[in-house]
Amino acid sequence: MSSDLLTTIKSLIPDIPLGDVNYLSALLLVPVPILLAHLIPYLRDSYNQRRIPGPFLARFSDLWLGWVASQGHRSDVVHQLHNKYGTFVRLAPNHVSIADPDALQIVYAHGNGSLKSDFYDAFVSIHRGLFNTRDRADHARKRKIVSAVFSQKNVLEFEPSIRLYVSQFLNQWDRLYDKALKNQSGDDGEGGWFGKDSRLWLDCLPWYNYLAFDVIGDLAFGSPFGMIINAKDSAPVAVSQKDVMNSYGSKNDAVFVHIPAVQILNDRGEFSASMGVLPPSWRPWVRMLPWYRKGGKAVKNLAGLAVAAVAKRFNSPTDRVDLLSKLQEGRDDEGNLMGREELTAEALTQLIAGSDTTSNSSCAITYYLAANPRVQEKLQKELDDALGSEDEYVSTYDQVKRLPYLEAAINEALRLHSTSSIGLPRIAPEGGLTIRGIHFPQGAILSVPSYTIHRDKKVWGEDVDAFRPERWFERDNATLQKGFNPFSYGPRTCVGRNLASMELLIIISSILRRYHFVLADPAKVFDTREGFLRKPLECRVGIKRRQ
Ligand code: HEM
Repeated sequence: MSSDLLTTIKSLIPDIPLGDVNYLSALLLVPVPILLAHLIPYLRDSYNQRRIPGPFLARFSDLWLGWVASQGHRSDVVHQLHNKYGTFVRLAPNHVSIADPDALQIVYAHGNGSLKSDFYDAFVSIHRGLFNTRDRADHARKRKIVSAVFSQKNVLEFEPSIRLYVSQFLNQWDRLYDKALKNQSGDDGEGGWFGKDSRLWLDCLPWYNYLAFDVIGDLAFGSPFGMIINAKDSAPVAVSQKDVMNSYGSKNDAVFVHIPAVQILNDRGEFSASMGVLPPSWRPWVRMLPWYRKGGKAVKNLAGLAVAAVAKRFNSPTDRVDLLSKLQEGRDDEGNLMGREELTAEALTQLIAGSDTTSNSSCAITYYLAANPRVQEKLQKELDDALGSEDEYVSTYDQVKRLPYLEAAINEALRLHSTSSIGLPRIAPEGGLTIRGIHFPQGAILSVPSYTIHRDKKVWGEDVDAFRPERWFERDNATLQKGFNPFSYGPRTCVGRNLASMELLIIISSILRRYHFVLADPAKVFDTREGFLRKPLECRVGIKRRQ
């Protein structure tokens, strides 16, 4: 700052003597560098964003987006801003949100060279896994190994595990239902309630969480957490790596605590997603705030799950077919296997990326089917016609992989709910990116919000807010696919998509064949809270057995 400017600023501050030092003047000077630090980048406009409209504060500071993210409804807020300002909205001094399906092909495409932004650093707990690896070469190496693990051929080998836990899930619901039917009324003592319309009334969200965690616990960690059987959000974790080594070296030393893994993942998504939008230099300070400190500790505990599972697998090899064994066998181009640290990070990544994504999506699909009886009945008819009166009510993938209405109903719910709804931030590569005639130079942060893209009337029609699977048969499929982004796009697209699709088909078809759903309170909005994912808060339904 020039000395002239400093003198002018000083002259504006009242000179109130406080002993030898003029404390007040010094204090009043503090905001000046902060103001300048925000004003200068705005005036300089290195990323060509000054002309992009958006909230006033977002032009100067990341705090606006940090605040919005911490409130849990980022996608709704950004959507309203797009309705107000149009295709381009400035979300932060260097971050533009672009609500245009064509921009997906530009911002996220293969070969354009854009990388994940430092937003993803806030998601690193022990080591970087596939999801939060930002370096291109590191990512390409990991991706090669992991995508082979998720090939359709491999994923088919995981089907028996999925069917096993869907069967456990339905056995538990049958047990609760029978118990409630016998007692005819009153609290079933396990969170459900039997009554009106001879239905069992329960919140299906925790059950979908138990199911998704048990499936992924089995596949990625070698054994389920036992959440379905225990009807509880509780996973056993060794308290430190030392204890893990001891515990698997000599069984008697095992020291385990039980942690609420679902709750921890929810908290982690929220604090990482709101921390990630702040500048990296602020994060160590923000981490000291009680909420973030608690979240950080919880994530370390969660990492203990992966450490323990991988340690166990190294100490007692097995011929079991699961994600962990496939990851263990995977080799990079040089023929190298993953080391223990890298394997642990990948197992943890599969747990984090493959659990609540599936459970929240299953819950949202159930909600939309319960809220739309016509669609539910049409889907149940398709399932009955295709599967007949088979006693085994857990579907096989083969039975349900080509049922058009089932697929359309799942896609329609994924569109409307948008489990991954925020614009995933990418850095414009060397040479920049040009979108609708606006050039964004190298270094500009760009994102395309799936929630808004999924409500684009040009793609989906005028009734975008209606749950209507029929639209998937009425409109041009290529246009729909271009605007449908539940699993993202390009080199960072969901690597577990084959597994996720198989899980959703088996879960939804099996449960819908067995039970009929109604909403407990049809007038109530489907409440959500968003961290990295858009998560339902609950889904209270009345279930009645169909067969
Ligand atoms: C309905 C369920 C799912 C949805 C909606 C979903 C969605 C997504 C999305 C949108 C991304 C891109 C994230 C980003 O770029 O920031 C992603 C990445 C990823 N997903 Fe999924 N996912 C689902 C299930 C799964 C499952 C079952 C697994 C594995 C068990 C998985 C593993 C991953 C991994 C490892 C990545 C990072 C890929 C990379 O960066 O190369 N996901 N997922």
